[in-house]
Amino acid sequence: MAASSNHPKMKGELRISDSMDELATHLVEYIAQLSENSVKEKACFTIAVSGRSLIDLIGKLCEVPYIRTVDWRNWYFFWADERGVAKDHVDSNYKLTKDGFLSRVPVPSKHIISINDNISIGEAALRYEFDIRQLVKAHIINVDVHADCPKFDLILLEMGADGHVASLFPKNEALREKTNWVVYIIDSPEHPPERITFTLPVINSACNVVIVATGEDKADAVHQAVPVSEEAGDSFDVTSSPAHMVNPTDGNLVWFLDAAAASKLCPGDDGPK
Ligand SMILES: O=C1O[C@H](COP(=O)(O)O)[C@@H](O)[C@H](O)[C@H]1O
Repeated sequence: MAASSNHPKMKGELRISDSMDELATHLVEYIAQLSENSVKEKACFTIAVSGRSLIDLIGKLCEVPYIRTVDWRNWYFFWADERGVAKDHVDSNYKLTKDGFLSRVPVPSKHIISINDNISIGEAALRYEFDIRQLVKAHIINVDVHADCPKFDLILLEMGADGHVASLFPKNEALREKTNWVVYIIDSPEHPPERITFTLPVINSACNVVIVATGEDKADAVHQAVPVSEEAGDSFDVTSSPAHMVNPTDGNLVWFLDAAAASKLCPGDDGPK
């Protein structure tokens, strides 16, 4: 695996894998290590995930050694975004995660903070933020007092081919949100139109943010989001690349890419020499 973290224009660290299997191996090792550190330090691990192929990638955590070595009882589980569908709908990030991951690991059900699908999307966003605020009050989730934001131990995102992360889509109004932790949108360019999403202040307050991108169809968006090239420049409209706006204030950002997704990054920026 190649890694790059020292380019002056680079935010965060790049970890580039030759195959999906290698990427999954490195990703789950990274998550397991963060979990161990957090539990040692503060007796719990707060993790928020987004959906789609990420859930397959973290499936290795359900296997040995991790199934036996990770302190699952102290995990608190959240979603960085959810689609406006019922929890048993095929498009639901909750269903995807439950079926592919949470049903296979012993995270206590009361530590799984999911988004209510029995109320309107607006009410569900408010309720989800309220639930997160209760856990901040209970000192389960740390807080960044200056930003008035929760500090999740890990927010695990997958970038779409248009550069979206969570349900923050290019040029969408939600990218401007400064106060709320959770917002809803009704105009997602991808199906379904109604979504609930963490806002950028929450993502950028996390202790650790991981962005995963795989496949050739993500190469242009990676090139735009990861500013290692001169052409990316400082003048382009950042709202055209939500992933580019991910820049933890006081935390770590790591990109996990496969070779295809990394193929349009500048030659010479793909690893330490
Ligand atoms: O809509 C969503 O997409 C992203 C990933 O995009 P994809 O095009 O690679 O499937 C996902 O992480 C997010 O949770 C989801 O709601």
